[in-house]
Amino acid sequence: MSRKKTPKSKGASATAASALPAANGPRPARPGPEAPRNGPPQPGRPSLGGGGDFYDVAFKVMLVGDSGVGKTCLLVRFKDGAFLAGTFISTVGIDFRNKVLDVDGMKVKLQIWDTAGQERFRSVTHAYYRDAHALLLLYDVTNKASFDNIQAWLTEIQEYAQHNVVLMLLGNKVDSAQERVVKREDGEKLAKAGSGCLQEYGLPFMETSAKTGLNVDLAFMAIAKELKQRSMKAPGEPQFRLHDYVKREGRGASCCRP
Ligand SMILES: Nc1nc2c(ncn2[C@@H]2O[C@H](COP(=O)(O)OP(=O)(O)OP(=O)(O)O)[C@@H](O)[C@H]2O)c(=O)[nH]1
Ligand SMILES: [Mg+2]
Repeated sequence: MSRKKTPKSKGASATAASALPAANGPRPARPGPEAPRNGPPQPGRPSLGGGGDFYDVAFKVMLVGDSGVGKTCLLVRFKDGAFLAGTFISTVGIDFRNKVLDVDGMKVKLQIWDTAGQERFRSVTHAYYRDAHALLLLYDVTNKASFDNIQAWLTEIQEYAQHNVVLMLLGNKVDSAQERVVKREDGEKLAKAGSGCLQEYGLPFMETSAKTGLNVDLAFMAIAKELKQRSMKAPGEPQFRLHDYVKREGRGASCCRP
């Protein structure tokens, strides 16, 4: 896995990129292990590599949540537009994929880290939190335990991630209506109240399906828009509001279209 720094190029000045403001206003530093900065978003370069992905600015996004909630499937759906049906192959350690999105005329590269949900890989995951600009925290609407564990994940995030990390809660597998045990309202309630001091106004929340694609692109686009705005908001540019965007654009689980 390469973690090379990319040289600067036009599109994102170092100044703009390093002016990454705190997510929700100033907050006191957290105690605990010294948390290195997640660093500015990486300025872009015209890539000549095999991927051929030109971009202006890059961010690191991490998928976290219990084993089996659908993190890998969500990433594969987003990256390849496909669903990994069949035998469940649990992620070992950590993996990543890149995707470049066009966000209001700017090429935003998301480097998406797919973590292993199994407890035994937790220390590996901890090491990556500090570099993440955004986290997608998943539970499975057909698995109550994965929902109940969200609070523990939030505690972990508070301990290991940067205080200004962009965080979104996703209830996945909403296509499985028959097996659903976590109501949408419960997810909404948890997002509102359960975020503690992580997000002043609660977490943005959406229900998704890696199987049908429901709200998958939207979740990543919302993250990309928020990160882009934070790093290089031009004067006069209208304020992007992640909560409003997610509320406005998110589709309900009952809807037939992804
Ligand atoms: N019905 C349905 N099944 C899903 C969905 N997403 C994932 N699955 C299934 O759930 C199982 C687990 O999916 P993964 O994406 O591998 O889970 P994971 O969170 O990556 O698990 P770990 O790698 O162990 O952390 C697989 O059998 C998938 O086919 C979904 O949206 N709907
Ligand atoms: Mg996985």
